[in-house]
Amino acid sequence: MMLSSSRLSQPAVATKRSVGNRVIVCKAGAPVVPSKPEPVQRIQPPAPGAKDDDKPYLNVIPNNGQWPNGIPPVMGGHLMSSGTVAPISTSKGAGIDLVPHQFQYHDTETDVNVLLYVTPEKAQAGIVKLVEEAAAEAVKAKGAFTLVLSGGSLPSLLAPLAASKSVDWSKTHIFYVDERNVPHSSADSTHKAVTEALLSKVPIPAAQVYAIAEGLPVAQAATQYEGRIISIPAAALPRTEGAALPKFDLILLGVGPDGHVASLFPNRPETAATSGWVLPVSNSPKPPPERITFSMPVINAAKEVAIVALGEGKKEIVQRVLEVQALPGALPAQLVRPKGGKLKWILDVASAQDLDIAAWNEGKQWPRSSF
Ligand SMILES: O=C1O[C@H](COP(=O)(O)O)[C@@H](O)[C@H](O)[C@H]1O
Repeated sequence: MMLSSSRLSQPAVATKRSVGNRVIVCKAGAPVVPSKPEPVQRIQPPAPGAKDDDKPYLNVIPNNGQWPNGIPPVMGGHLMSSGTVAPISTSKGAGIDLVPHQFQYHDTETDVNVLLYVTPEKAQAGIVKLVEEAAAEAVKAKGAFTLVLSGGSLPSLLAPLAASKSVDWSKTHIFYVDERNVPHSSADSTHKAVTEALLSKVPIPAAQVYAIAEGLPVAQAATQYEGRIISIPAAALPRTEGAALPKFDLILLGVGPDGHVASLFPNRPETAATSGWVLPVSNSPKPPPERITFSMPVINAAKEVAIVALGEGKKEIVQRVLEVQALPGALPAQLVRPKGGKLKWILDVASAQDLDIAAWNEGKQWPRSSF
């Protein structure tokens, strides 16, 4: 059964469905306990090189904030005696410190769109399209586009964006979801990597690139970065209602092999933080040790978030995050649930090879447990 468009709340879904028979739509969950599993329609993708092979599969995993079937007994996860999922779990941070901290899933519903591309190059083209669409929408709505980037393997994937004819760089503002507390000239600097791959090739005003201040103690660097974001008028960077968090237009995240996103590492107090926009990290398990990072609430306040994971090296963590639920906090990528409801995973065939998408047809919930 193909889902009717009226049941698909996300514009991206409707757009992708217009691609025709190149699209897979998976219904793998429901906001309440489903009486019976929803069926999935799955269509085989074109072979690399075939006509239209730039069109991704699209798997829609709605309501990922809900686990009607409960948390499986993985890594200490538990089901309450009522049969519903415990909303809050605690962790002591696996010997890192003695301060217990809490990880809380939002009770909002987020549809997860998993875009699976035939090759990394097609995925890069998909990233360009994603940015172009977000930029056009933001500039039309408020005259400014706020784009937040990650480090690691992501900057080099952004190179094709420099050739985009449609992004208005004069209205684009670039931020880093995390940054290493190193000089801009350091090989570890995300700002350096993004500048080399993209910013040096596009006409973006220097004042619209928000790089970390150099030479500050990490706590001050975080405070300074947060202060610069706070000073941006709400007309360009709207705030969420109530929580008054910045609502960035698009955040592009990577995911590390341990499931970290930004510099929010597993079972760490920064990952559990419920306040603060930009946090200092002083003993990162991945070098360099000093970093600043957006908090998870700020990531989840964004209008749209995409997690990019390409290549065989990502296959294990992609499978784990998408199909095996961990104790909250153990896989920070599982905490990414933008309240606006737009989360995309951008994968290629290599990174998705361990996924058992056909089994999503069996009514198992996301993340699905193979235990
Ligand atoms: O240290 C970091 O790692 C993650 C993941 O990087 P990857 O090289 O495994 O793709 C990255 O998203 C983050 O921004 C960065 O600081």
